[in-house]
Amino acid sequence: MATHTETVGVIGAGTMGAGIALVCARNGHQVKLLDTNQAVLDKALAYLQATLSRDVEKGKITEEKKTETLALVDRISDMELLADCDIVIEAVPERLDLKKNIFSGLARICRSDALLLSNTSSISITEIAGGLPHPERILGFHFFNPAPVMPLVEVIRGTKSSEENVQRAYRFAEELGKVPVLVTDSPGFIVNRIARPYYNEALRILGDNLADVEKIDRIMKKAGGFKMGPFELQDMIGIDINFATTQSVYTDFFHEGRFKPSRIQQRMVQAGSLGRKTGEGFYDYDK
Ligand SMILES: NC(=O)c1ccc[n+]([C@@H]2O[C@H](COP(=O)([O-])OP(=O)(O)OC[C@H]3O[C@@H](n4cnc5c(N)ncnc54)[C@H](O)[C@@H]3O)[C@@H](O)[C@H]2O)c1
Repeated sequence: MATHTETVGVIGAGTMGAGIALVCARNGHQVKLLDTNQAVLDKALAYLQATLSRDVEKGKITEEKKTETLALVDRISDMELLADCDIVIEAVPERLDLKKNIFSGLARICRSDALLLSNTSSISITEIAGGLPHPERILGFHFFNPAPVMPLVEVIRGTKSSEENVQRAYRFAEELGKVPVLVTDSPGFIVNRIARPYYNEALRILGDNLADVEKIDRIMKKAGGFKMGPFELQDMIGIDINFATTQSVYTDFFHEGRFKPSRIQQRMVQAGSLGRKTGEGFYDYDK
């Protein structure tokens, strides 16, 4: 539990935002969870309720604690309401134009000492902050999926992020019970740079008809010791997010062939088969 409470804005209540909101509320922070899509906000609330109810059933928390934690999360749809936030964590889709737009709004709305963090998987923090007032307060803060479970947070220092704010973000991650690592801004940071070949080679093997999805996943789990196969992971992450991340890393590495995105993923995104969140991806799920 945090020693002092912050008011934390979370922008985007999808796969990552809902989990990040839960992590913050569990640690006693006041959360304003913003999404432009009301259905997503409703789904996020159902997720928070279900997860906390499971905590009660398992005896991890009391019913009162569950009620208290839920009461810490306000769902909002107006960005202006983030004006009193100490910290804002952006978790909207992996698109530079969208993120630049959000951060330019935040730069206008928020106090100049508010910490403005992006959960981007790969986009340059320096570019997100470029041209905005007080770029020293803009940093990457990259959770892993599922955010309440995975311990790692990459704290990414943009060219103009200040040392003071890097330390503040690092401490905040620790207070959330996470294991932060400091990373200098570079394409895909550390984890997603390493992860690209895992997905890309699996997709190439599939495209070359050397093995099917189930077989590749089974080999990597049973013999390779991975917790999830590359296709199960893509379905969990969201194929749109995974594809956008590969595209961003490929572009930022000036089109080095080793990072080239896959046509298979591109077609799935075009067809709206995005993995678990749409009920179908490499596998089928109950909607
Ligand atoms: N999915 C993962 O495994 C994963 C892991 C780590 C980091 N990330 C990163 O986190 C970010 C979010 O990914 P996600 O998987 O949660 O995406 P998602 O598609 O599940 O959710 C994004 C949400 O943002 C909302 N949104 C879009 N524009 C908005 C706006 N202007 N204002 C408010 N809300 C808006 C959408 O309605 C949607 O609910 C991306 O940058 C992604 O790269 C994702």
